[in-house]
Amino acid sequence: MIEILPALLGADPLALGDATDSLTGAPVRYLHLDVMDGRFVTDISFGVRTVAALRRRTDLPLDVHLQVAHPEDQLDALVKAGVDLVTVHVEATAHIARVVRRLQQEGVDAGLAINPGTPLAAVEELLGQITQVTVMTSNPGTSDFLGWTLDKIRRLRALLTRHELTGVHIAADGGVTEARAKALYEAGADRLIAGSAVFQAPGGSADGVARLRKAALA
Ligand SMILES: O=C(CO)[C@H](O)[C@H](O)COP(=O)(O)O
Repeated sequence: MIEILPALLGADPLALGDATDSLTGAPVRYLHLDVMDGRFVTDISFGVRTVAALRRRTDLPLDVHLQVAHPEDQLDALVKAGVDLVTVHVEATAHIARVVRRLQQEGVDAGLAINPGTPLAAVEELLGQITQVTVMTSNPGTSDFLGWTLDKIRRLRALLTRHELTGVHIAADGGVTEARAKALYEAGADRLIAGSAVFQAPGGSADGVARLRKAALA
């Protein structure tokens, strides 16, 4: 089973509401929202105020990918906004276990994200407490796909199988395209986070989602 998480970062920043509406009825697991602060990554996307507005706009489940320094500071506002899954980079805090615990206490699903250069050992201790590992397949803030991250996905899938944690999802993020979907799925990613492949798809975003699903399962 493959699930698609459209990354709103790939949409026209002046039309985020319309881009969100364009996914109505599409088989989307979460709408993926990249919060970037200009510190953890160079770019600044949008903040929790926009996330809250999108929460009011759509019934789609929301997955917030915090690409910020001090992610702890954002948790209260995200919980209040009513998001469904919060993914935090292990590189962004010295207290990742505390962040996961706080999300659990609030009834929000927790995910961990790891940069390409971060070893899997950084997430291993917490695998039993989270619902998703986001494996960055590009450096964060970019879309330059790094082919060698496929092997990391393979090793993570084997690790989850070994620990009998088959409920933990592996999401690939960064440079995910129709042409790469099958290789990512075969490596063990069961969730594909895609920005431009969805929102810049020639046939529109719903077509972009359909194409990614079809390509992964081909
Ligand atoms: O987290 C991200 C980058 O840090 C985005 O999700 C990523 O850029 C998605 O865009 P695309 O699919 O076009 O590469």
